[in-house]
Amino acid sequence: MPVIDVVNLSKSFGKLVVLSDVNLAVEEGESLVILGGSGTGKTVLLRCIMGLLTPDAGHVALEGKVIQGMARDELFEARKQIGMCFQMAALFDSMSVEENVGFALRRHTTMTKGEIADRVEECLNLVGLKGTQNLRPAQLSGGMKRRVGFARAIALKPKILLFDEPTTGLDPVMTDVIGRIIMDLKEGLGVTSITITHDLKSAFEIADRIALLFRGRCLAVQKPEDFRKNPDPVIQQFLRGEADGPFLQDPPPPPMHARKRPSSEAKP
Ligand SMILES: Nc1ncnc2c1ncn2[C@@H]1O[C@H](COP(=O)(O)OP(=O)(O)OP(=O)(O)O)[C@@H](O)[C@H]1O
Repeated sequence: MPVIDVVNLSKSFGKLVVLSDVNLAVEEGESLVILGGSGTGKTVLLRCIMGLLTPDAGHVALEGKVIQGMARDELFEARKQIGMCFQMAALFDSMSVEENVGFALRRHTTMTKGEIADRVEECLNLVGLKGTQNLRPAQLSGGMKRRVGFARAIALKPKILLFDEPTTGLDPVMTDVIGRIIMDLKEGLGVTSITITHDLKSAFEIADRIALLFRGRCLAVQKPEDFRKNPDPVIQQFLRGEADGPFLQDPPPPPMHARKRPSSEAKP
C-alpha cells in the first residue's frame, strides 16, 4: 500500500484548471521529486495532500486512509504524520530557534520542558545546526532558516516529509547542502517524501522517482535515469532549460538578433 496515494485528483479555481486527473503513488521510504513550471499547481497539489485544500474530484489517501471527508479531529491526527517544510521556511520571527523547533512539541504533546529541549537539540543536530537554539530567525542566513524549518518539520517524528521549493534563493553550495540533508533525513529517518524543486541538480540527486507536472497533469513519473532519457519534447525542453519548444503556452518572441528588421527600419 502506498504511503501517499493521489487518485484522479482535480482542482480548479473558477475557470482556472490547475490539476486535472492527477495520479501519484509514493511508496514507503521513497523520495519523489515533482518538477514543473511556475504556476503549474505543485503547491496546490501539496496543499491537497495535506488536506488544506479540497479537490473538486478524486482523493488523497495517507497510509490507505482517504483524507477528504475526514472529521476535523481525524484530519488533524492524519496531518501529524506529515512534516511540512514550507517555501522560505516560514519561521515565527518573534521566537528563538528553540521555540520555533519545539512549537509543535509544546502544542501537541505532553512532553516536559527537558524532553522538548532534548528533542529540539536532536533535531537541530540532524540538520547541522548544533548550538543555535538561542538565535532568532533575523540572525540566520537563508540556508540556516531552511534547516531550522526542516528541524521543526521532523520534531514530531512524521512518517512523511513535504518540501516546497527548499532551495529557492540559495547559492549553489547551500543548495547542495540542503540536498544532502534531505537525503540524510530520508536515509536516517526512513521517511517518505515529496520535494518540489526547480533545481534539476538536486532533483536528480535526491529523487528515487521524478514527476513532471505539466498543464494540470503528471507527464511522467520515472526513475531519474529513465526520466532523463524520456524522449517527450516537453521533458527534454524542461531539462535543457530553453525558452523555445512546447513547454510554454505563450512562448517569448525570438531573440532580437534573430528577428527580421521591419522595412521601416531598413537602412537606405
Ligand atoms: N487559493 C487559491 N485561489 C485561487 N487561485 C489559486 C489559489 N492557490 C493557487 N492558485 C492558482 O493556482 C495556480 C497554481 O499555483 P501553485 O502555487 O500551485 O503553483 P506552483 O506550481 O507551486 O508555482 P511556483 O513554482 O511558481 O511556486 C496559480 O495560477 C495560482 O495563482
